[in-house]
Amino acid sequence: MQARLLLEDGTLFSGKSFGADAEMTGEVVFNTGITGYQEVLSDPSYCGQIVTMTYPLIGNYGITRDDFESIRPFVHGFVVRRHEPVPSNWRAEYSVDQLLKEYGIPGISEIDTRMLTRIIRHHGTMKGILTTSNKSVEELKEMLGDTSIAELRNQVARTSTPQMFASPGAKERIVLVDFGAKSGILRELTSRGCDVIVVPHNVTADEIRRLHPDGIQLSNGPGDPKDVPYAVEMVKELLGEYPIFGICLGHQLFALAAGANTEKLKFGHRGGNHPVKELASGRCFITSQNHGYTVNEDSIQGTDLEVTHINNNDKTVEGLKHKKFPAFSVQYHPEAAPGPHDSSYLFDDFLNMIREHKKNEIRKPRQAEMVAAVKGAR
Ligand SMILES: NC(=O)CC[C@H](N)C(=O)O
Repeated sequence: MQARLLLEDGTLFSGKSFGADAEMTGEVVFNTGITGYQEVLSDPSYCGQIVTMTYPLIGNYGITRDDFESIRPFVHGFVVRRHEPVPSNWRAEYSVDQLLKEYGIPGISEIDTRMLTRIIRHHGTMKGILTTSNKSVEELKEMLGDTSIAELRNQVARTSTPQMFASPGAKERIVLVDFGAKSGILRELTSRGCDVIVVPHNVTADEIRRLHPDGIQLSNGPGDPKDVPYAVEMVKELLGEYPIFGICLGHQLFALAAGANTEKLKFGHRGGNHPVKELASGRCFITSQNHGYTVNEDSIQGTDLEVTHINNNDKTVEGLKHKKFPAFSVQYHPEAAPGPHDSSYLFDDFLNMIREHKKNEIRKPRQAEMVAAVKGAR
């Protein structure tokens, strides 16, 4: 069956359909990872996006549920050069084609993904429509025009958990605010023995306080950080009260809460090989990335934030820390999945920060509270 991808600038790609017989609009982006398509497909940060893989062969090792980064794929379409329908891997449970069919997501193969990537790099990310229908190009153009950006936004609510749940552990209690979190973040915290409570995106500061956390982890998530102003308010309120670690969308929300600003990049960073420099040491880390927005560097002046990391390719902000409060964040993905594990030590840094903070701060008011309660009971 034929599938077509029409871009906002009028460019039309005709190729072969795989996955669902369907029609979806989305923001067309590209990912440069050589492997990791399962993690990309199930990363909720791609919700609302039609993802193109620049690596030319996709599907050869199939799909293994164990490698999912969330409960289901959230992409609005999948674009590849060559799709391999018969996986060759003992772990494979089914194929990419079957996965996309199951979730009603269209895929297109046999198109020049290098040309598509060059167009996106030149023009910037655009809306696109991926379809297996026979509609005329004019009709598709009209549909694409009618797709409001708002429709492709507001994805956090679609991907976040509707209810809080616990992943018990014996060590530090971490409230993980789920803006569309990848499982990797939970995995990193639980593997360190943390007592994790995952809470929905619209949790209030008071609801978090009631959980008596030792630290707060702000997750990654889809869309524009400015689409979730209530989350910025929540972070603003808790900044300084609890140690905070923000990842990707969480990093952007932390920056907004501290008074900095965010903006959209021309075509974003998506892949497993983005070089990031740690300014304090001059060391370079190869990082896993997936983001379209960034913290504006000039907006940091006058805030209490300090830039800790920059991107070696385009010099954009990749890491921040608060000068007065125990809080830091990174634009990239220390949980990897897919990508290098070089930055997993950041979770250890977070826990060390929590231990330091506990020694100095938290015990005091809690003890005072307990003493007051005991006295009151007498
Ligand atoms: N992976 C993420 O958390 C992405 C953050 C945000 N949605 C962006 O595109 O910049």
